[in-house]
Amino acid sequence: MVSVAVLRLPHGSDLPLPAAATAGAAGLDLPAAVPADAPVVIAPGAYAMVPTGLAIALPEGFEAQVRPRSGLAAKHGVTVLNAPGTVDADYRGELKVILINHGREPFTVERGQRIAQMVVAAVAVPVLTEVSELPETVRGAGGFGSTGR
Ligand SMILES: O=c1ccn([C@H]2C[C@H](O)[C@@H](COP(=O)(O)OP(=O)(O)OP(=O)(O)O)O2)c(=O)[nH]1
Ligand SMILES: [Mg+2]
Repeated sequence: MVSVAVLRLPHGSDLPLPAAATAGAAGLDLPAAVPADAPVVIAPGAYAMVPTGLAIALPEGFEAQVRPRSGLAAKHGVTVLNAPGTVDADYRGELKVILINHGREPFTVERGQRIAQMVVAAVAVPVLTEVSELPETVRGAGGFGSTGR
């Protein structure tokens, strides 16, 4: 368990807090805080930055990842453009979701619609040590399909 402070911003004050859809869900679904009378329409191939009406304070040593919902991807071709989005522990601004429509139809984002999910994860803080050579491995510099299909 990790405690995360959450602030509902004025334009999202009536929206539910991010919630897990089931007891074992890894992600908390994020709502769209677009105006009720002005849904956002994302044309095929276009993307939009969707507000959530939420700000959070993560404890040091944690990040939040903004991940797509598979249902939106499977049914509409809509996903998170920068997936997984990274929310830094020191970020106090509004959480936003960059949605892209890879589908063939315009996609309408309505107020309160669950558009993405937020997964909180521990992050390791790397301490870089510069060296003149790296330890050898069997793989070496092979990558990008080097092991075959
Ligand atoms: O999907 C996202 C990704 C980022 N952010 C917020 C939180 C994050 O802490 C901040 C910066 O994100 P990132 O580091 O990915 O973007 P950047 O282009 O490197 O911006 P910056 O120079 O502000 O770090 O933007 C979101 O609200 N949603
Ligand atoms: Mg950054």
